[in-house]
Amino acid sequence: MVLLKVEKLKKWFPMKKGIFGKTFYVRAVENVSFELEKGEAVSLVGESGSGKTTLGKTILRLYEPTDGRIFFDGKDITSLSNKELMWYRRQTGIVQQDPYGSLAPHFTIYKILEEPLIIHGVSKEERREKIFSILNEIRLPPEEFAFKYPHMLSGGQLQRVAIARAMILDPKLIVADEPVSMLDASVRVEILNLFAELQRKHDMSVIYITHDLSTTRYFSEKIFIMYAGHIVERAPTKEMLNNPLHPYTRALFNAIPDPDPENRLRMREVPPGEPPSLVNPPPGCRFKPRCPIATSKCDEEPPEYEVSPGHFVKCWYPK
Ligand SMILES: Nc1ncnc2c1ncn2[C@@H]1O[C@H](COP(=O)(O)OP(=O)(O)OP(=O)(O)O)[C@@H](O)[C@H]1O
Repeated sequence: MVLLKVEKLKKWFPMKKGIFGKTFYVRAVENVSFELEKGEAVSLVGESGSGKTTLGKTILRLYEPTDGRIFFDGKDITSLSNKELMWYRRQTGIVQQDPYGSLAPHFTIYKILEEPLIIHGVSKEERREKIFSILNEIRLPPEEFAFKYPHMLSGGQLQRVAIARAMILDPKLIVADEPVSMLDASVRVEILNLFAELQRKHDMSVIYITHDLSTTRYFSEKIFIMYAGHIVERAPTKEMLNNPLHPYTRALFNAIPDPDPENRLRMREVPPGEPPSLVNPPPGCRFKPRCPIATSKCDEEPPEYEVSPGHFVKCWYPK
């Protein structure tokens, strides 16, 4: 069952040069389309500035889409009244990169988890039950942790609280934006394992945003590759690892040849050159200036070709 359907989504940020200056636009997300099944987890991979966070926040309606449509559970949520937006907030959650910045420092862990429940009118008794149950699920015993303040917890423990807060209203979709990139390497695996376990147990859909290919195996049903505001390739993980087709993905995966596709996850080398400016991106394919196989045809935006079931490549020369 399709939970989320995104059609030609676009997010441009208007910017002004000087006080009376002309408005120009940062074209952060452009013509992005995909579907996400209920309970499905996908990894959205891309270099810094490729538009991953903007895409995630636009899907959650934390940003207003500039164009395109978003459907959630069959309902068009592209433009919503405040009441409907409240409903959507309950269906979705976000885990951000920085657990120190995203949790109110003067609230106890209990209060941090209670706040969304109060906003959504959950009774006092039910709130207590839910908070204790979720603290057990994230393996922070409530007797020990409920009444502590954020500064008393480690980064890993705080990020577990952030995951609990995102999950407290039983959402169907969570966007996890680089949830472990600010944590010590030693706790990253533990947090990703726990999060993946919760995702499966609660049958949540997850969009896992990362610049680190090696961590995609935790949320690995599909991989989407983002480059300069476009999703240039998306495919089931195995297919993507065995048969990357977009020149950008190939450059990412094949920097060092290895017969074992699993090992490709460990390699990450950005092709020479720089991503284009999103204020003035090249017309057509945004990878053209760095692409070894580009032709004049690439001045036109390529369509997405479905080269095998579920494997889409946004390139004029997908083979
Ligand atoms: N609120 C904003 N106003 C103006 N420009 C923005 C805003 N948010 C993001 N951008 C720009 O949009 C582009 C995409 O940024 P975004 O944060 O979505 O990328 P990202 O892939 O998540 O990068 P990172 O991994 O560094 O967070 C960048 O050029 C960024 O400067």
